Formats: sequence, C-alpha cells, structure tokens
Amino acid sequence: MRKIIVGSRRSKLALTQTNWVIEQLKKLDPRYDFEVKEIVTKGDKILDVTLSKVGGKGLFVKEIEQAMLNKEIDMAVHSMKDMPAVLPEGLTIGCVPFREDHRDALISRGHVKLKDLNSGAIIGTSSLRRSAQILAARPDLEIKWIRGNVDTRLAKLETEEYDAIILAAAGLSRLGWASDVVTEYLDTDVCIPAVGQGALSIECREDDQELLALLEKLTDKKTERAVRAERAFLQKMEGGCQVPIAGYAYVDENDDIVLNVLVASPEGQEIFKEELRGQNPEELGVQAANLLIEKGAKDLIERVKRELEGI
Ligand SMILES: NCc1[nH]cc(CCC(=O)O)c1CC(=O)O
Repeated sequence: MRKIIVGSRRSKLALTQTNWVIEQLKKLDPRYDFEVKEIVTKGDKILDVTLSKVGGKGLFVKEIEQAMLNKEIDMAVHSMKDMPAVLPEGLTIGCVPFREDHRDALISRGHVKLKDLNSGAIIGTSSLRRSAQILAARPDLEIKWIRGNVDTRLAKLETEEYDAIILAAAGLSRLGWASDVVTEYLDTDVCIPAVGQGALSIECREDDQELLALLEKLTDKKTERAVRAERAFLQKMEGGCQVPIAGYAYVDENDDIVLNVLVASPEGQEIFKEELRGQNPEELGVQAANLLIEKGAKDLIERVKRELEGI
C-alpha cells in the first residue's frame, strides 16, 4: 500500500481543505494511506505588507512546489486562486474538485449591508480587485488594508476600527463559519471574484501516473472547464497582482462556458467588464483578454505599472 505525502500550509483553512481532500480520496479508493506534512510559506511569514508589493500569489505555493519537486511530498491542495497562471516544469494540476461558493462575502458590524453602510465606513481588504469594485459601487466608503488568515481578519473586525471586511465565501464555508458571520453575499454584478476563487487545485508531479489516476476520480469536469477558461484569461492578461483583475466562469445547462471578466483602475473609476460564452476554455479565456485589451485595458495596466514603478 502506497503512502501519499501531502504538503499543506499550516493555516486552519489550508489544513481543513487538505484533510477534506484526503477524506474524499480515501472514500474513492481505500487502498491508499496519507500523511500530512506542514510547510510554512513566505506568504505566511510576511503579514505586514500588501501581497502585491512582495511578489504576489506565488508566495503561498513556491516552497510547497519545491518540496514536491524534491520528492519530500507527493501532492498539495491549494486554493486555486493562490496559484500562479503558469506552473513550474514537472508539476501539474492533477485534480480540480467541485467548486465551493465562488462569491465574495461582506461581513459587517451590526450586519449592515453594502448599500446601507454609512458614508465613510471603513472596509478592510488587502485585495485591489475587491477594493476597486467596492469603490465603484460605493465611492464614499474607505478602504483600509488588512492582512492575515481568515480567523485573524475576523478577529480584527472585532478589535480594530473596521466597519466591515470582505472575505471569500468559500473559505468561510469550508471552516463552517459562513452562516454565523456573513452579512451579504456579493453577486458578480457587484464584485466579480478572483480567478479560481472557491475552487481547489490539487498539484502533483506530472510523471506520477498512479497518483494522477487517483486524483482523476475527484475531478469535477464542469469546475475544471470553468477554471481553465478563467486561468487562460489570467495568463493572457498578465496583469500580475498590481492591477485589479477578476474572472469567473461557470458551465450552463447547454454545456456552454459563460465567462465574466474585469480589469479596473485601483480606485475603481475605470472599469472594463465583459461577459462571453463559448465551448473551448482556453480559446474563451484568450478571447476575453483580447476583447478587454482592445477596449483599452492593456493601456490601463501599463499606466498602473508605470505609476507603481514611479516613472
Ligand atoms: N487570499 C487568501 C485566500 N486564498 C483562498 C482563500 C479562500 C477562498 C478560496 O478558496 O477561494 C483566501 C481567503 C479569502 O480571500 O478570503
């Protein structure tokens, strides 16, 4: 019987996700044994700056990927939205399970909804994507950066001067906290989620055929197609974390992929937004990016980059 070593970040959410995947895999094929190996990533250590300033999403997965390439671990469960658009040589996404809630959620003091928050209310988020879209809907609100794991952020809403915070509904659901804390789920007309939000990505070595065959059984085909379209869009846009970028796709009843994408200026005054449908995920993602680029999104990205570099 093979023992599969699963690398995981140490956060409550990461361990919950990892253990959930292990339980599902055990049910699908009881022949395997699993061991969780905790890994502290750079993203977990740097808690005092905006992620986009220190190198972005790769920070949560790099050390884990290195351990996989070194064969210290065999697989890892990531939040799909923490995965860079391009994977290192030798690794692959072996499985995309059924997606949890894709939406962002508002958690406010006194359960006040977005439209009812007082002018000047302070919203905690460290995501440019969330802040741009919230400011587009409510330019009279204030954004204050907040960092830390889901549990840390919820605690800060109690102890610091935030009136509300925004978190991914999926993380809260997985932790079993959503029904207790969520004030309002934000639909895509208000806030398009991050590419991959709510989905998991199980990464493994490309040549591990045995593990790939096991992971295949936990794959949700519709989620996988949707996420492939979102990630093709992300890769083509190449905006990195510096510019607010959002993308969410689902497969409809006709088996078409419906992809919603957005690129915005950091303060939310300029918004490029499109909805496209198609059959081929990669083509649809690239088509969505090209459409936004045509409409002027690339100029916006270049301008934001220059401003950040101080040119
Ligand atoms: N940025 C951190 C992060 N990465 C994944 C999730 C959980 C939700 C998901 O799986 O998309 C979160 C927390 C959050 O954004 O609230």
